[in-house]
Amino acid sequence: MNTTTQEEREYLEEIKEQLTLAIRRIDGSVKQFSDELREKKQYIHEHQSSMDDADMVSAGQSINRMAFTGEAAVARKRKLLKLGQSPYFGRIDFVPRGQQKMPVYIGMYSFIDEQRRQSLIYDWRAPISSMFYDFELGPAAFSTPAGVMEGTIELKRQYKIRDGRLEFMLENDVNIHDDVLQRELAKSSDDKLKNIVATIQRDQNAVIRNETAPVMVIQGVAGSGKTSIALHRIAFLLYRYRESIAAKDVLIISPNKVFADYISNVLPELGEEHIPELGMEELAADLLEHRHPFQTFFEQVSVLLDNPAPAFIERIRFKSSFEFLSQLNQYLIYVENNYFTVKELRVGQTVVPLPFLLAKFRTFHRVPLLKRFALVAEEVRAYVREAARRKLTNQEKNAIGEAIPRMFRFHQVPDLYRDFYRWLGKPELLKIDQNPRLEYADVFPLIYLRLRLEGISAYDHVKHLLVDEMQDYTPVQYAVLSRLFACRKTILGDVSQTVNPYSSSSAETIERVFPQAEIVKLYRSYRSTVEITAFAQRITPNPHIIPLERHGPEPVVARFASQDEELQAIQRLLLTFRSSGNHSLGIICKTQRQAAAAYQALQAPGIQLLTEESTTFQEGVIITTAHLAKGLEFDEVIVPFASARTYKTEVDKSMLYVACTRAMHQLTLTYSNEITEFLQVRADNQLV
Ligand SMILES: Nc1ncnc2c1ncn2[C@@H]1O[C@H](COP(=O)(O)OP(=O)(O)OP(=O)(O)O)[C@@H](O)[C@H]1O
Repeated sequence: MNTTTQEEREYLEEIKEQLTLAIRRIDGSVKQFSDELREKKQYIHEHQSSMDDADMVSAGQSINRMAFTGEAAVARKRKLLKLGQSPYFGRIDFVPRGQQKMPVYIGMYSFIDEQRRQSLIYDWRAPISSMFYDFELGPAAFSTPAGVMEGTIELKRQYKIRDGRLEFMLENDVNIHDDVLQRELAKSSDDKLKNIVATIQRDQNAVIRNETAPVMVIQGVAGSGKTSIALHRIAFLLYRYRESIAAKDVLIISPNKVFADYISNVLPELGEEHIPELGMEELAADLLEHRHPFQTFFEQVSVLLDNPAPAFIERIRFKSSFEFLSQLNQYLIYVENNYFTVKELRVGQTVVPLPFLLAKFRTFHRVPLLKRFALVAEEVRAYVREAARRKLTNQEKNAIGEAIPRMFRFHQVPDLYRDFYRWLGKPELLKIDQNPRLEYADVFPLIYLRLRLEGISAYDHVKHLLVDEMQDYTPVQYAVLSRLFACRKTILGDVSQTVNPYSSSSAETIERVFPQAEIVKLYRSYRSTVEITAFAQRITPNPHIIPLERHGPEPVVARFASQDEELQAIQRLLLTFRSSGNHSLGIICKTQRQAAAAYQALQAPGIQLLTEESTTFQEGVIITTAHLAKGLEFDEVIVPFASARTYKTEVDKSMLYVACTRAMHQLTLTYSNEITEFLQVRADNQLV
């Protein structure tokens, strides 16, 4: 079946025809739904006065049902329209052992010939489709709910169909994945991250389809597809567990709004609804009930970049350590054992025995400490009732309710947090600035205490948690996430791309908080050309990195007599960019101040300055900081001010690495005076 290109073209036309018919059928039924809905509403309107409550409820339910079915039909139509543009991208001819050959066409969504009850296109997430990613010609197998199905793949093809036209088709005798992958990666960037279903690699597929890991930690080098894989994994889990997990049950914790916008297209492209997303700081503000203003992570990093006081670094370093988390845990034990001091409690003639009070306090050890008093008070009331053989007056009940909490030394979590540092013998480690605001390093320890002492159940509904940029979160943050989200988790990042080396976490650190985690390491880098990857390696070497064999111009490092001249040269580069056919250019600075200055100096229409407040990522020229550019990518990147004065500390080095690894095809660095020591080997190529 469908052997030659001509036959494939004819088959494509046939499928498109079938899709058109299916769309027409949906149009018919959508119209029918909306007619029925209108009639139903009209009926209710006219008969309202004679309907009782039960009739109204049932009419409302039937309207909701109809609207829901109508919406589902519209969503299905959207998918079919998309399939019409590109129905499938792959095919395998699979011969199950002892059975007939079945050609399996694989596309973004499934498409079934309803009359013949036959799958014309398989969803890329279907069990059988996994073989497309996992096997070449020869023996192959896939898992079904009934067990493993073994057989042989006799043919494997890949197609590029755009706007309903077959652009090319590749046969299995070449390494099709590599060829199509190369074409995909050579393209210029879109303004948003895109789906990679047609070229998912085998190791990536294993992560996407992993169903067993309670916590999956993905440590991958820059550009290894971590974010892409994580989003495809969510799409896979939503498909695989569609009976029990819906898009609204997943939560993505993202580093900032620009990043959230950048990744926002992938799941809708894959046919899934929008996934709720929350920034780490929004989560923090929520968990602190917006009662404690705090420094943001962005501000913390800005202070670190600008000349931080050693004591500030020391506070961050300590609060990012494992030791700190265990000290917090020890303090909680100390509080449990020492801060509830039982006192004589007399109600009428009855004296409540002290051991009784203490025993009750201990009985509820599973209940967060500050929530225990009401329960103990209830027990005491029962005791007194029993002992006095009478009911208690309201006044007595209230007196008991007030007496129990008074036996505990503190009532507010912030007071306990302050006390923790006294207990530790290091009160100087807690600094509240003049505003007064908490330092960022104190935000999650305070939340952790609140979780342990008061309990928080606001996020119990989440069924899968996705955490990106894992390297930027500390053990205490993970301890909070672990207690707040009992669900499965996918956690991803790259320890080389930390923006704060004093508080960074590696996969191994995270494993200490989640001992049940499965760790996957990805070393193949897809984003940048070999030349750019090799260049970035000089800043932060990683001997394991495997750049995909794709070549482009050597990165350029250019020296200028002054910053003014640097900026003039960048002006010229902007002109070259505009006529290059590339879509995106990132000018990535170390600090927000430098970014703002460059923006001021380069004043040209269409340049966008990203700040901490920005919410969208657009195509074109963007000026930003390495911190904000983390996770994003650009066709071209310019790193201005790459001088010894700008990039000198460990934090600076991380920033420089992040900035350079954002480039897909072209990278230029400019500096005046002396070049940063992190680049010293390769100065002085000529620019423009
Ligand atoms: N299998 C693949 N097929 C096609 N493109 C891919 C594949 N894997 C990754 N890419 C591309 O590589 C680029 C980097 O992917 P992504 O941003 O997901 O990587 P990352 O590991 O999260 O990067 P970083 O940590 O550096 O921000 C994207 O353009 C993505 O489309």
